[in-house]
Amino acid sequence: MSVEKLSEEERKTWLSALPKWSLARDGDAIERKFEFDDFSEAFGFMARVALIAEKRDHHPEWFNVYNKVEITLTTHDAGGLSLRDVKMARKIDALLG
Ligand SMILES: C[C@H](O)[C@H](O)[C@H]1CNC2=NC(N)=NC(=O)C2=N1
Repeated sequence: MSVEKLSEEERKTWLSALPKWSLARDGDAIERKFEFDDFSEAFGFMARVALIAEKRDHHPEWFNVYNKVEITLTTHDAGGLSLRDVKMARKIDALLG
């Protein structure tokens, strides 16, 4: 599937709507850190993210230790940040209410 990498201008616009995410990798990715009460909460969250990722065929890069989860979103097919990452970030944010 072909996807367009966002321009610098577009990145700024979309990122302002995602205050909890920050640009990473020279603007080619966005990341957010999460902290839960314990591992069970963290892994439950990851399981829900995994189901969304599988449905959208858009997979996060992530790191987990105990109650902490760090998620990085980038679109490999676009070689950087695309609208797919923005939409995925919104879905992830929505899981947490
Ligand atoms: C072939 C398959 O559709 C692609 O490799 C998909 C799978 N999941 C993906 N996930 C992410 N994060 N970026 C991609 O470019 C991507 N591409």
